This record gives sequence, structure tokens and C-alpha cells, in this order.
Amino acid sequence: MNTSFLLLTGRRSALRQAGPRYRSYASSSASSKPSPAAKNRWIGIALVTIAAGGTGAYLRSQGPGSATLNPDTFTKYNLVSREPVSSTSSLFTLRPRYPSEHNYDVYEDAWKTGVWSVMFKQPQLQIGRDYTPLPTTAATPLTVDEENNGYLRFFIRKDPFGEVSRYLHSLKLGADIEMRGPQIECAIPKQTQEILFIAGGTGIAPALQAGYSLLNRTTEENRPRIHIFWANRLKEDCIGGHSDTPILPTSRSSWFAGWFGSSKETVPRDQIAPAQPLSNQESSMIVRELDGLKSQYPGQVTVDYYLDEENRFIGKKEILNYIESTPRPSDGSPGTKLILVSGPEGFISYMVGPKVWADGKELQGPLRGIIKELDLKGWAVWKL
Ligand SMILES: Cc1cc2nc3c(=O)[nH]c(=O)nc-3n(C[C@H](O)[C@H](O)[C@H](O)COP(=O)(O)OP(=O)(O)OC[C@H]3O[C@@H](n4cnc5c(N)ncnc54)[C@H](O)[C@@H]3O)c2cc1C
Repeated sequence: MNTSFLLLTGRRSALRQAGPRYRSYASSSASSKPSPAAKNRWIGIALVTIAAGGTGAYLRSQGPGSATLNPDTFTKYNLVSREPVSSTSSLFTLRPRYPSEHNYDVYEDAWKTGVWSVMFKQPQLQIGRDYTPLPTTAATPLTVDEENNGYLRFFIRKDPFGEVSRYLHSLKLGADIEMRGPQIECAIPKQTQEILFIAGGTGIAPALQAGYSLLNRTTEENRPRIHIFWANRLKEDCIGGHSDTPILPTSRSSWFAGWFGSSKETVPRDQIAPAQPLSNQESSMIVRELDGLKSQYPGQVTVDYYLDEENRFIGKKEILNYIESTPRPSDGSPGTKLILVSGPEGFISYMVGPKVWADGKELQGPLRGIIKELDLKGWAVWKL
């Protein structure tokens, strides 16, 4: 049994409590099959909470508004700016509509805990969707005053048929946006030393959060690390991105092809090509943020970029190559290594198997996908 089941504790069924809401923790073992006892515990953990107001939830009537972000009522923010990042995504900057000296502390608690989100309301349809605030890095253009005043930034993809993302992209500057939260998506355990974050598209936002949260714990004695695999369909999404690992010209099928069952074609290791910048053009906003994090924590952050457009996909070989490059976990320190996966549903399914719905709750579901096939030892896995 892998003790990763036990790693991720300390959550609260916070829909009923003040403070951040926590999603249920159903970390899956990346190694052997759980014993019946472990299985029971897994089910127990899995049945803890998950946000009842998750994606697509119909929003019941709310109490009076608050000036401070909170999980129970919607708080008004103003759209300060919306800058295109690529042809399909934008960076949104929002500031609280009414001043509150508490926002900073609310965010700070969430940043310290791990990966978190807020729910935006679409008022005409009375539906909500979750979005992930971006952390502040050395590359973030916010001023200290703006940060202290509770500004938040979001990287949001416009789904051409999506209700809320289209609505957000149609708003005029200065418009109100209502949100509630924070909702903790993944509490990063204190003992975590190594995160492998596998991100698809806007799944990079929680990767930046995980990096920020983990690396903020850096001291002279404690130097945790994060490695990010970031897959995009188009080059324009990650212009200027420069992979830290020499490129393995391996997995020739995309996650969506794999999802439908096609097999992978691999190329021998001796055909490894040197790392290449994706483009000479100016770096995209997210690439600058990733570079900002790297410059703040030299040697503790590495990023590899994968592009469908260039037939480069994250596959078993890439993951194994990274895993083998990390120190082996010592028996006495379970839970120091964490794999987080975030992105479109099909991407998550392909990597670690789908999340599942039961009794109106979204649960982690069993570990499947290529990570299960790799049968990694000593890594806890979490689907975002
Ligand atoms: C914790 C969390 C954090 C997130 N963070 C971010 C973030 O930072 N940035 C970001 O861009 N996204 C993020 N997302 C995703 C975001 O919440 C939304 O899911 C996304 O913006 C799409 O919402 P939408 O309302 O625009 O699309 P929806 O209206 O939900 O539609 C999504 C797609 O499903 C299709 N669809 C809808 N209904 C049907 C149907 N009945 N049959 C067939 N197809 C259908 C639509 O055509 C569309 O293509 C996050 C999600 C979660 C859970």
C-alpha cells in the first residue's frame, strides 16, 4: 500500500464553515493496489466534500454582498483590464469593487495552503464556473499597492460555445464580476519536496499556483522543487517558452488520440534533440510568469513545453525520464513527492483517469491512464 492515501489530510468540509472551502481529497496511489483497508479509507476520504457548487452548478440565492472574498456569498469585483494572451485566451485583472483590508489575508491563507480557485457568476443565466487566480511572480506587473488592494489576475480561455468564458470575454472594462471563494483544490502537504505538474492549456494557472505555494516554503535547509510539463495545441499559447530538458522526440500521439485508444510510437533515446526555444518572438505572458518564478528560485523550477502543432506530446517516456532524474524517496518520508494533473477533461483522463461523480459530488476516482501504467513508486497523485 502506498501511504499517499494518508498524505492529503487536514481538509474541511468547508461549505458549512467560515474560511476557505476545500475540495475532497482522494489522492490515488501511483503504485500498488490498495489493500481492502486502504480501499475503505480511500472511499472514506473520497466521500468527504467536494464543492457542491462546482462547475456548472446552478446558483441558489445568496445573502447580502460582502466587500471581502468569502466562500458563502458573492463579492463584487471590477474588470480593470483584459489583455489578449493568444487568439483564444486573455489575462483578466480584477480589483475588489469595495475596499476591504481583509482580502489580502484571505488570499494569503489560500496561497499558503496550495492550489485554489474562485467561482465566477454569470448573472443572466445564474450559473457559475471556477477560475484560478494567478500568483505574483518576479514578472508580474502589479504594483505593491494593487496587490495590497486585493487585485487578482486570471488566465481564461474563451470557449467559442462556452457560456461563462464567452460572457467574461464580452464584458466591458469597468464591469462588475461577482465571485466567491477561495475554494481549496489541493492542499499541498507541508512535507512536499518535489512536485511534477502535468498541465494542459489553461491548466498552467494551477501549476503556477502550486509552484508559488511550494517555493514560498523555501529556506536555507528546505529547497523544494517543481517540474512542469505544459502541453498546448498551438505555438501562440506559449511563445518564447524554452524547455529545460533536452527534447525527447518520443510520443507521437496526442493525449486526445491516446484518449481514443491509439498506441504510442516511440523513438530511441539517442535521437534526443537539444532544447530549443519555441520562437524568437516576444514571450507570452504566461511564459514570462514561469520565467519569473524560475528567476526567483534558481534551480528549483524547470519547465518543459509540448506542442500538438509540432507533434510533441507528453507521454510515458517523457514522464519516466523526469521521474528517473529525481532522487529516490526515502522510506521514512512518505508524501514528499506529488504529481498534479490539470487541464481539459480528456487530458486528465489520459494522464491519470477521469474524475467521477457520485451522489452529486465530484470525486478523484481511481488512478488510471498512463501514470497508472507507469506504476510509479512513492508518488502521490492528485487530479485537479
Ligand atoms: C477548479 C477549476 C479551475 C479552473 N480554472 C480555470 C482558469 O483559470 N482558466 C480557464 O480558462 N478555465 C478554468 N477552468 C474551466 C472553467 O471553469 C470553465 O469550465 C471553462 O471556462 C468553460 O466554461 P464555459 O461556461 O465557458 O463553457 P460551458 O458552457 O461549460 O461549455 C464548455 C464546453 O462544453 C460544451 N457543452 C456544453 N453543454 C454541452 C452539452 N449539453 N452537450 C455537449 N457539449 C456541451 C460547450 O459547447 C463548450 O464547448 C477551471 C475549472 C475548474 C474546475
